[in-house]
Amino acid sequence: MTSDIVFKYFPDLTAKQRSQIEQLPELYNLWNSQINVISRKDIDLLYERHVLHSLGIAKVMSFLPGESVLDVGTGGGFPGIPLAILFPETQFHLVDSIGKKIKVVQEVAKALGLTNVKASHLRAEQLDEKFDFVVSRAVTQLKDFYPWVRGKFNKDSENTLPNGILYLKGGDLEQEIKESGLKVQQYHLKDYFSEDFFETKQVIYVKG
Ligand SMILES: C[S@@+](CC[C@H](N)C(=O)[O-])C[C@H]1O[C@@H](n2cnc3c(N)ncnc32)[C@H](O)[C@@H]1O
Repeated sequence: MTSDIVFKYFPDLTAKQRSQIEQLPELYNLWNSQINVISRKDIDLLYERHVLHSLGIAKVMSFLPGESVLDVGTGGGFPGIPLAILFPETQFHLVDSIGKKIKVVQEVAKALGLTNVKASHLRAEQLDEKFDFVVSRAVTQLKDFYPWVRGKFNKDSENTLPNGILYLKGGDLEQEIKESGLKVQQYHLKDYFSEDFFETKQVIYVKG
């Protein structure tokens, strides 16, 4: 398993960022052996299926210094941890309803020296905070997800897209998008990454 797949698509990383990316397999192997946050079959594909997939959001949106991002249902820290490495001047709040997963996130963030990551054991619905963007992957359908984060967006936005949700999804999304009743923008990750895994993967943007 090599980090080259990440560096190929993100060639401008600093030495510190490259080193943080390179530390991920060891950290996740260690923590996954104690608390299962990544399926066993996926851990060998950590860079493609978790790190690069998470960074798909960065192909759509470059978070600005000082912006705040909420990762809902972060599990072991995806997409929040790879994004926090990529955008060290953006503040990331990673939340999950399962406490032991948050423990993994806190330990990984600490080991990497990520000072822009806060991780909390709570349900997204309980949060009383506002953010510029919300990111997520593999948590629930858009129609259920949107009400959890409605009203949690800062009004002022300075980025290329207005403040909103950037959700990593895969497969045929037509029905899910229709049922949500939301107006979405779809970004296909196969336009950025050539590996088969990304063939049907998308970033779904919804204005907050
Ligand atoms: C399938 S896992 C995905 C984890 C991670 N996002 C990833 O892609 O690897 C879904 C996670 O969402 C969390 N979750 C589900 N509903 C939630 C809620 N309302 N608020 C916070 N976390 C939630 C679960 O505890 C679980 O860890």
